[in-house]
Amino acid sequence: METLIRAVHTRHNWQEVFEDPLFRDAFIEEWVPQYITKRRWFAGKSTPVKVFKIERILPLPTDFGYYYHIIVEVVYEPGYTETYLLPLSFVTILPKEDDIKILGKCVIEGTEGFLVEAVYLEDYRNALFNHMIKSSKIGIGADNFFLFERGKVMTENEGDKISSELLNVEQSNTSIIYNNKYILKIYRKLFMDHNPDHELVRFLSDQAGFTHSPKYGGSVSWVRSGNFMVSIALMTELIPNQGEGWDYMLKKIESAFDNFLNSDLKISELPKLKYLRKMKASSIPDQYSVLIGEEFLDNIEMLAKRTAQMHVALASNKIDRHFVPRSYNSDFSVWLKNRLIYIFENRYNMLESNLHKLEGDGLEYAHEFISHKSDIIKHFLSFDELKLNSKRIRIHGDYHLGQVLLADNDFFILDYEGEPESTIRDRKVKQSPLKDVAGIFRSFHYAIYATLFKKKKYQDSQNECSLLGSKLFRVITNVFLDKYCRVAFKNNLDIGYSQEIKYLLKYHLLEKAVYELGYELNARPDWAIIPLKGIMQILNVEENEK
Ligand SMILES: Nc1ncnc2c1ncn2[C@@H]1O[C@H](COP(=O)(O)OP(=O)(O)O)[C@@H](O)[C@H]1O
Ligand SMILES: O=P(O)(O)O[C@H]1O[C@H](CO)[C@@H](O[C@H]2O[C@H](CO)[C@@H](O)[C@H](O)[C@H]2O)[C@H](O)[C@H]1O
Repeated sequence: METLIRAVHTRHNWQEVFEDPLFRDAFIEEWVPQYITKRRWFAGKSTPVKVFKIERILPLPTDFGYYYHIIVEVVYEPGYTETYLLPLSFVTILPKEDDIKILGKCVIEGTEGFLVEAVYLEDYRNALFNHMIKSSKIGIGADNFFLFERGKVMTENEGDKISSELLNVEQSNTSIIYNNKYILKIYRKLFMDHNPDHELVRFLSDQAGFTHSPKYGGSVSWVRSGNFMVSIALMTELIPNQGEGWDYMLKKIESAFDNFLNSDLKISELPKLKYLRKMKASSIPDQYSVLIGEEFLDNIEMLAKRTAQMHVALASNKIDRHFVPRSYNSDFSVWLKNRLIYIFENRYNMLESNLHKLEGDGLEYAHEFISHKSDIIKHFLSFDELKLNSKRIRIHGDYHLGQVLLADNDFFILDYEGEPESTIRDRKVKQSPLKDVAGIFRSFHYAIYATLFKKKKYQDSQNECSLLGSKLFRVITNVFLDKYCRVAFKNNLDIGYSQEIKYLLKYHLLEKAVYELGYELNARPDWAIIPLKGIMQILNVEENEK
């Protein structure tokens, strides 16, 4: 249990407690700042906060209890803001769950109790499920209500007996598992709009018939005046799985390194492979298949197939303006270049002020990054829509191995929220599907170098393993690319011909790696070496290919 600050006494009852200025001030000035900044889902950990404000108080009266959904606005020193959702309840007796999150202690009309995160309370979780089953509409004020929507997969009698538990994994939101059949993701960082996750999951499941994304189970939205929808939570079907693609990949890379080190193979004996060149799994030289296994290559092909099918589905609606594929044009180029130059400048400044946190190779790569400033800017500014004939579509946007679940040698794709740092409008801009492919390629690179840098057992063979790693990266990405393109072409997904594909992939690989550098410096600086290494490899390959 985290340390609590002073208890607040109020004469207001729970239903009117936010009308008491003493309570309100303690809540927003003391409890929220102390609580929210420690949460995994709070994105602004490395930016000083100017002020926390209560943006909205949304009461949710139910048969199970009276809850609040507080929308907290965080105003950062540099001037931008974010909004977060806090579902709250008041309890006099703490439930048994040890990790219940308490915001503050209060005495309401003489009764001592705690202000807690409602998600830890079974009654609250059941209330949400019940309202979803009933597709309830719960008014908050004029033209202002909660809208629960039950998706096609849920049936009315499923509310008769409810079991619920909080999901216990590292995540950016908070999820509840119901009846071992559904998972409800309660969004923490809110956008005053439809969340793309909600929009895309529903579209893929109910309209496009994409079978490898979880089925849409329902949603909770806050509808503001003017039919303005804010996504609060998304229910999907729970997929039985053997874990995330990320853990699977780490295991496979480790065994490839071990197999190599335990063999008589020499790096110089391993055949050379071209960069971003399509290769069928069956034509990968035996020396590599022996190291990584044929089943693994089959799974890479399967992941490529599902990725391409996701894009085919996302491009399938030719009527709805939110989904219709678009050509490249100068507006898009300006938007992209501005965005990337902004992101690059931000990373450059961040890196300069964080150099003291890096050491060894990481520090060396950081200096190299700094000295390549003009090359990187040139790369981003080189984007030229006139050279591109393929189409832009809605994409996943934050596609990496942590977003795919392995299920019996197949994969399901999750979490369509888009790139965490982008604004909600930017997340919905149609982009090349190859940006997602670049995202997963970066993830392959991460798995290789996370294994190499984080596992002590490879310390004495870093150079050899690093060379092996760059070869394995080519094996995996080339096999992926071959399968992805075959499925895309067969289904008429317009990704362009070889030159255009390679151009877009290279462009987005650097974009992704630069994005990741910021993510790592903010969230886990000792991982910054991975995108830094990636950036240098991308620039060096381009240099060698000139
Ligand atoms: N439909 C699902 N079936 C099974 N597990 C899921 C499902 N959706 C999410 N998960 C689990 O929850 C984790 C976090 O989900 P995700 O949508 O990425 O949430 P967040 O955006 O909070 O990170 C996933 O990595 C996975 O382990
Ligand atoms: O939490 P999200 O899924 O929205 O994604 C963010 O966090 C990811 C890390 O959890 C981060 O991914 C980066 O690290 C991964 C390994 O942990 C790696 O597989 C990814 O390729 C790499 O980008 C992601 O970038 C960030 O948006």
